[in-house]
Amino acid sequence: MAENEDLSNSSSSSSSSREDMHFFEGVEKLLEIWFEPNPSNKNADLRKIPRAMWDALLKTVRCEIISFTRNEQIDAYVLSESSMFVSKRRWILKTCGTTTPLQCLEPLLRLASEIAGYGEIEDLFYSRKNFKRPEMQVSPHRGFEEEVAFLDSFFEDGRAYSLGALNRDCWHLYTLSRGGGGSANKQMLNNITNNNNNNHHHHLHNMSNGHAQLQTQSAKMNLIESLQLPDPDQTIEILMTDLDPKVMAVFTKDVCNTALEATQKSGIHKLIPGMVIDDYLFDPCGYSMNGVSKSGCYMTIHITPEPDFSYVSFESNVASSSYGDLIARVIDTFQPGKFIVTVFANKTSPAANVSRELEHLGTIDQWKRRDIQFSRFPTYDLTYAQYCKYPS
Ligand SMILES: C[S@+](CC[C@H](N)C(=O)[O-])C[C@H]1O[C@@H](n2cnc3c(N)ncnc32)[C@H](O)[C@@H]1O
Repeated sequence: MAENEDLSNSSSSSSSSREDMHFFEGVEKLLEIWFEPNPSNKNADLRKIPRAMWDALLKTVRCEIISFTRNEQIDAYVLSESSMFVSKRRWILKTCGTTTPLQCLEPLLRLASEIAGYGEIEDLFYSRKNFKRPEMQVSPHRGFEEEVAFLDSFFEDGRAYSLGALNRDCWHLYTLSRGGGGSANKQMLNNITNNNNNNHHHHLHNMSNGHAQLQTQSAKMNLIESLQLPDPDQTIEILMTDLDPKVMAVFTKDVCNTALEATQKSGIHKLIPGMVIDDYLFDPCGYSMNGVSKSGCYMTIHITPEPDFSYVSFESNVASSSYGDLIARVIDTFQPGKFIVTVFANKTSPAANVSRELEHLGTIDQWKRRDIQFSRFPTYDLTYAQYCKYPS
């Protein structure tokens, strides 16, 4: 697959004549791991892993920490190549360029066991968009097949998927097929979700039903607790290419002297309210930010503004039953020529029905949908969609 990857971006110039040209691969590799709660160690916590150990681990990935912020829920690191988020039992590493995040899997599992107190992985997601220049990556990232083989050497129940148009923009995912909760629990959960949806529908027509709604919601939360169902979880990612050069100029030292200036001039600070922002403006260009909220939500944006290979990524786990407005705000801010949106939501998430919302979003302002796919995994539903600015 490596040699076929991203046919749409292969230009007629030979790779040797392109070797001298400046290039940066903005497309990130995203690794998210959830560790199983440890019943014999209630104090298990990934945030026990000290900074020096993260520094050493990130050396194996070929990147380093350049900024750090934290609150009671989450530690957020800005890296030389994107971001790392550490919470009690969830670890997220998002890295771009020619980094090698899968190389840190073994040391990470060791630190999780020896320092943090976790022995088992509950869920794992490794994903990325197709690279613009796959031939510049290093092992084990020279193609999705190589990444899958590497992950398969760790996990016997891993599964690999590619969504989108494989000869154009597409997105790869490797995940585990672990269920979490017995099948009886899942059936019960489906019943709760369906009831809740029916009630929600009813609610739209009968606003006086508010008290019954509240009771249903609290009954649902009690059931979730007693059945040990998963906490609500969701992630939205918007991966943008071919961005407006006038917008991208904001993320250069020619136009802004500081990261704060770039954050405010672009309107990034208004995308999701209530985020404490840690931002970084690279010299001569490039921008990264992490935002964390008191409730433990995060957002992260990374920008490669160079016109020949411009790329912007947006990611957040902010909960919502509707992401249309957020997507519209993000694309209005960055003005991409094309973008991919992915939404993961588990059954207890307010975003559990976002697939239906996206299905109805055939156009968003000046962007027209070219692809949409839905996937159902044991614990999560996934929606993938791709949009182009029209006429294109
Ligand atoms: C790390 S940032 C954001 C990466 C992110 N994955 C993205 O493209 O959305 C990459 C941008 O910063 C620029 N840059 C400048 N100095 C850099 C450095 N020391 N390390 C990484 N990128 C740097 C790159 O040319 C590129 O435009």
